[in-house]
Amino acid sequence: MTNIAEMKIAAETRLPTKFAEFKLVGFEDPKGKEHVALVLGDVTTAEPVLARVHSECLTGDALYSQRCDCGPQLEAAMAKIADAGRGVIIYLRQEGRGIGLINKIRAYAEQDKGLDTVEANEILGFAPDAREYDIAAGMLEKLGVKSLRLMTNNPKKLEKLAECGVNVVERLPHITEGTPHNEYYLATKSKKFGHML
Ligand SMILES: Nc1nc2c(ncn2[C@@H]2O[C@H](COP(=O)(O)OP(=O)(O)OP(=O)(O)O)[C@@H](O)[C@H]2O)c(=O)[nH]1
Ligand SMILES: [Zn+2]
Repeated sequence: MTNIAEMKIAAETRLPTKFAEFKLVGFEDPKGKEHVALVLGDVTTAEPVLARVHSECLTGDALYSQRCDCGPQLEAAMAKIADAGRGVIIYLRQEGRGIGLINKIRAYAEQDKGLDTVEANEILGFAPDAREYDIAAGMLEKLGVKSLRLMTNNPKKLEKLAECGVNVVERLPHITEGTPHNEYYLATKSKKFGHML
């Protein structure tokens, strides 16, 4: 577990996007790994903050992969926050549910042979989901966010955030349109991880 008191804001700037002009806040965790938050409006007031806690997915977020729903989920979160005029996206560098990019590519190769997303992780010797949310908790605290209205379908994420002391007052479903390539992936998430899809 990371000591959240050690989370450090390393740099800040404005980030104009097609949705809104966010503040981009760069963090360094105690292991030297870099994470970012996109902030819109004043998120330090008592009113719960519309939020997305997003785990890095290079293939989905940047390369338009249709194997998962990460890219559309990120876009939808940015659009919803822009509409609301206030909110935060915590972008965590825990690629591939925490196993890293190359291992995720290996897991995809196993899935090409017929395994599902959980079995593929297991055959490579990894837990199905190795993610931690203490870094997100530290980032939210440093940003002055007191409570969240969280966009997610993942019950485990809600549980783990609560364990890290994050106050989620409302869950907002965050469902995007499926593709022929992610149908099986989404079905497995719902069956094996309990995602509310
Ligand atoms: N190991 C592995 N990681 C994957 C795979 N597909 C997506 N990921 C990673 O899974 C993470 C996204 O997690 P998801 O379980 O899709 O969704 P979530 O963020 O937990 O839940 P939501 O808030 O409902 O979107 C990202 O880090 C992706 O890189 C896969 O097949 N194998
Ligand atoms: Zn993805």
